[in-house]
Amino acid sequence: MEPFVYGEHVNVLSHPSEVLFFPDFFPAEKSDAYLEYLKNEIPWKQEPIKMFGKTVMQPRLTAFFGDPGVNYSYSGITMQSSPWTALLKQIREKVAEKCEAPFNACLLNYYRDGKDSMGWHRDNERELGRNPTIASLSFGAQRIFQFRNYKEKLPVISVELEHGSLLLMKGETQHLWEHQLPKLLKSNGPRVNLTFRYVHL
Ligand SMILES: O=C(O)CCC(=O)C(=O)O
Ligand SMILES: [Fe+2]
Repeated sequence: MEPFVYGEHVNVLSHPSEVLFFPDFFPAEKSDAYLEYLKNEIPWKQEPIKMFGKTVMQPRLTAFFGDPGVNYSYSGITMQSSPWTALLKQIREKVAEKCEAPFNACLLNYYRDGKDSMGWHRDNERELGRNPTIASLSFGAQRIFQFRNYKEKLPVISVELEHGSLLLMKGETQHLWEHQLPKLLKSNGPRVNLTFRYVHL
């Protein structure tokens, strides 16, 4: 399945799943400034998660921001939201406008180098609702992001997430496909990812 290019975006998965990729969502200069801010100003933490009954440290750093009272539970941990910073609020506005969807939370991931990763999963927690719209921004080192059919485990579809890009997942994507950010053999620089979500309270 070849991704289909539609002017400013690439159609990565089609109906009933819907994944759109906007490679140049933010201009390079803005993305550089955002990356510096995010690396230095976010209180990054390495959190433990439960995997197959065992507690292990996540192979990346995380943070969670959101509207008052919004919490997010996944893989056996609950993240309490910190209040939006001015810059995160500004980014949220821009993303919400493009996606024509509201977001009340943002999970941030910091991949220190190519050895940090996120394994196959779906963002299908009950509090995200049935067909969640999830908007994912990338800043810093380019990384491969992959989808595979949840039941068949095939085909695997890869997208290169570049500095300043936006990946939008909606429709039935989280039912039919899982996604991951694999480790790289060659070490590269740090990458920050912001995933905007709507958490139902
Ligand atoms: O870093 C990425 O691009 C993936 C993040 C992700 O899938 C998630 O936070 O659920
Ligand atoms: Fe995810």
